[in-house]
Amino acid sequence: MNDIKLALLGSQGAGKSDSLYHKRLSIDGRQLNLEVFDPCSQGSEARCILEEPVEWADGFVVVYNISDRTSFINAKSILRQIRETRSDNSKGDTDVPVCLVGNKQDLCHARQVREEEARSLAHENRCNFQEVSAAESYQDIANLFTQLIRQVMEHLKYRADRRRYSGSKSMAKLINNVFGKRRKSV
Ligand SMILES: Nc1nc2c(ncn2[C@@H]2O[C@H](COP(=O)(O)OP(=O)(O)OP(=O)(O)O)[C@@H](O)[C@H]2O)c(=O)[nH]1
Repeated sequence: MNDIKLALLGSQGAGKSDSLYHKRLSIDGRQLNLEVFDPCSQGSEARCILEEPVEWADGFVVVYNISDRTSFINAKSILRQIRETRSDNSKGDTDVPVCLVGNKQDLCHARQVREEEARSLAHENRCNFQEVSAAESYQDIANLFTQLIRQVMEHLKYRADRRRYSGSKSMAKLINNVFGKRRKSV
């Protein structure tokens, strides 16, 4: 059973229910234990993760509201924070899966953020981008999460492989140090 941790960042705090959701699901035949952290609410379990959601999570959904420019500026700064924290603390692990989501697409008559502008922000930050309407389409959101979870699984596998490879390299170094390198006889 794989554990997948996602953080949902950028919402503005109207939620009151528990902010750490657990769900078991199966994607591509693999059983997953999914945790989604939504820091907008005040659950006590969430508060301890709230300190460092950027380090805790394996993947991120960064949400803004297309009819609220301030929420977009906030999303921009969250993306920067994810990038900076990840590159400082995880040895260049900058490609953690992130999806930038412009919600409330149904309010396009009151749009304050152009789709192109958001797409280019996502491109700069090497993340996925999608506009959705949580009010109108549950399916789009479900697809978005499924796609992100697939990316997270690949990313975790890549990291595990890399760790195994550098582990075996250090073992080779250790053996060399203990027994010395074999030299060609002259
Ligand atoms: N029109 C519209 N309203 C939405 C949509 N998604 C959420 N809302 C409404 O926005 C309000 C806040 O929803 P929440 O899910 O609590 O969102 P939040 O993450 O706290 O974000 P904020 O809107 O910034 O408070 C609620 O009244 C929702 O019904 C959407 O796609 N379209």
